[in-house]
Amino acid sequence: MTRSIPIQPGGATAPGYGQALLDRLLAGTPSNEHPLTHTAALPARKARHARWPGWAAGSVVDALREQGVSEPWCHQIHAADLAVAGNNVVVSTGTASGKSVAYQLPVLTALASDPQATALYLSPTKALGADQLRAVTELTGATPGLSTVHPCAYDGDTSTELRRWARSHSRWIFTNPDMLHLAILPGHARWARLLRRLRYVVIDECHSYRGVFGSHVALIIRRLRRLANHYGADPVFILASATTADPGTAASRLIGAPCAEVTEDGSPHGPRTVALWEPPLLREVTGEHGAPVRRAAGTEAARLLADLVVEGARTLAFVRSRHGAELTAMGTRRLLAESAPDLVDRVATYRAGYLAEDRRDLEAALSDGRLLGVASTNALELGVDIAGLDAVVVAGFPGTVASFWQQGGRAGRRGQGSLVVLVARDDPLDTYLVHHPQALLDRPVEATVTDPANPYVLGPQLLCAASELPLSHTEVDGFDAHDLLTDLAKQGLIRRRPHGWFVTPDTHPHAEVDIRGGIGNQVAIVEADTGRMLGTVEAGRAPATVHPGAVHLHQGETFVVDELHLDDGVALVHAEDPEWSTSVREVTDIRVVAVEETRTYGPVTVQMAAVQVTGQVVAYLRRLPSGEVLDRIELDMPAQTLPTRAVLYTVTPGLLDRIGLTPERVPGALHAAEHAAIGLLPLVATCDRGDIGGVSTDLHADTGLPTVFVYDGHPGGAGFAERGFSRITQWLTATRDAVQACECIDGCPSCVHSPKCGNGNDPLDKAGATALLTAVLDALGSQPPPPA
Ligand SMILES: Nc1ncnc2c1ncn2[C@@H]1O[C@H](COP(=O)(O)OP(=O)(O)OP(=O)(O)O)[C@@H](O)[C@H]1O
Repeated sequence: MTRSIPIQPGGATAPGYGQALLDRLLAGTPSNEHPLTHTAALPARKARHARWPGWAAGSVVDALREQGVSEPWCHQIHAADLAVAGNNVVVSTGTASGKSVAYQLPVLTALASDPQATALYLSPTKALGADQLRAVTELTGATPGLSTVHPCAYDGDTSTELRRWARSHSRWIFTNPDMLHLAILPGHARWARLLRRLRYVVIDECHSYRGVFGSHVALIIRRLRRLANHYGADPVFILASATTADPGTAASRLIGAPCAEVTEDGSPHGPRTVALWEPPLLREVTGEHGAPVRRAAGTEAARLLADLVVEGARTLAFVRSRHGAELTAMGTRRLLAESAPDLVDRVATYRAGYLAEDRRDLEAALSDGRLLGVASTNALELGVDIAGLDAVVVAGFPGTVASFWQQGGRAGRRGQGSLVVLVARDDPLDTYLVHHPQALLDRPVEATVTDPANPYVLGPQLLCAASELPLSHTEVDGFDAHDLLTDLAKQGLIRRRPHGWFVTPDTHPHAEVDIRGGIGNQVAIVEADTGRMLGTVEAGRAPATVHPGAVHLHQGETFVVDELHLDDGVALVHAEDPEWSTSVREVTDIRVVAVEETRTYGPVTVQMAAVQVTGQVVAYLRRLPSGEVLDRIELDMPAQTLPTRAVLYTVTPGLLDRIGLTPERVPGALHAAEHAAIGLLPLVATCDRGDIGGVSTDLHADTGLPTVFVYDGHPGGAGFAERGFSRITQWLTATRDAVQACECIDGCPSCVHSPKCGNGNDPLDKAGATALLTAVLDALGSQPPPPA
């Protein structure tokens, strides 16, 4: 069924072109399929301008004008004003809303007015940093008075010579958290010039610092702040973020200091039609236990892309993997070969790799119409300057509402309207979203989650901090880390002295902390033929992700694992692109170590707890893109233990009895409710379902009751379970609604099946899960909400 969201009063109402494109897609849909679940007509937004502020250096204003920024938008000046007044600020506005100007103006003004002043720019990817550096170099080149800024990259590709030069001369360094951690902070004495006069630190795309990586970055930034303070500086932080819930709170947690937020977007965009699209369940293919499966999002996207190209609409389709993007482009070309052969060559795949030249070629080809359709991996999402497309097809929800808009927001800078289509994958979160458009179109509920207090992150980071500069007792109190350091002292890594904590002479912690790889021991993923190291994975997660036979994706390229040597910490792979993907089957046991917080709502109790999870990978499945399971291959992997944190709820047998769940149905109901809850946690926390796990049981030894657990899949936790705990009602309501919205009868991958269930998705009781979740929500709702 289709429901239209009313056009907001007062907005310009010309969905015209977007709606016409959508009509075209519907016309091409077989008459027995009804994939459109919702359409929304988002009105055009007029630009809201502000004056150039009096404090801004005239030469910088002139240079920005020269680059096309004739009149700034209000959010740019609001954020810049706050920063100039000495406030840390995060600007969290839409895609292509000109967030760069919000920091370029104050930073360049400071560098123009104080010839000694310096600044740092941090981005999550080298490519984005390179793009921003290019823009700033153009600005400083064109601005009299800024010739001594010498903006310069300092990353893994920078030569030794240039590094030395940058340390001595550059006043604006473009780097990333990895380099800050490994090079700049440990060698701070050599960076004294930069640190002493550090006026601003810019953190771009700060919403991408989440989970364990985000927790590491949060502590690296605290290390930067203490060293800057040590040299006498107190820099102001300017952060740029995609739109997320609570950007100010997330930014404050990231930098460890109060941070104002600017969220009102003054940039214009044309009217947009947003369509939510759910491919049909297929008759000819079935998954596990004969469950129905939907047509794959990538296959559906190929058809939509072909139709849009035929209409002459410049369209970008985002697909989750490189292989998927290639399949989608191939499918599109195949369809065009039948209907419009002259258009076949106007469709391309965008390959990951983040090369600036590739991106610029693609941008140019799309904007001058040489290309009409491009299928891309999500790799294109961050920081690419393509706006003004006619249509964007998002094949599979990209994980966060922020990412969805980062992709969808590329459509329609021009006046005539545009179309964004979200094609649901076979997954509970996608099901939920295509049936609950407000979760996408209103302010997102997901917040960027980090947990800088995780002892597995904090411990190594404090060792790094102490080796840079001994930690004072006051600092240790501030981190609430006395016990943690005492433990590290017992291991001989650090010593307590009257004036603070000093690392022991043999402690060289930096290289051992892999800020992107996770926590603890790492397994290196190595291409056997070439010896090329592709990346690392936490040892604890290796059996589930790089077991022999696993299909491993690396920056959109596909590899197959040949051997896993846990003792040597290495997984050997070879490049191969099989048509299937793999997912493991894992059996899991969970023990409550300590209950941290309890809330009781009559027959339902919700807790946050430290837990010990023991998991063993027992097999893996090979699955075709259609969802069809080819086979199950047994594996013999050692059990792994994971100390982490979990949110759990218990229900009394009396409640289950009252809602008619007989004892034999209870395990299936709990199990189905657990799977769906794992699928929906990303709606309230910025996690991937692979970051979390769950266990359910009709009688748990530690609680003595039927219990559902959802835990963080990283040692010490990453803050996701905690977010579930604090948003339990919102989360479980979405979970129940997703299960209810799915039209299958007994459960399928769109609702209660989990791709990595150790018990092969058995037993599962979909109706029982709905009844259970409704009863739990009734209990939660019948009690006054606990204090925040
Ligand atoms: N006030 C303005 N008036 C007109 N054009 C502007 C203005 N401010 C910025 N722009 C242009 O808008 C485009 C997008 O700017 P920018 O890349 O800074 O956006 P962004 O918000 O950082 O985008 P993303 O969402 O990709 O991070 C650039 O081409 C920039 O020159």
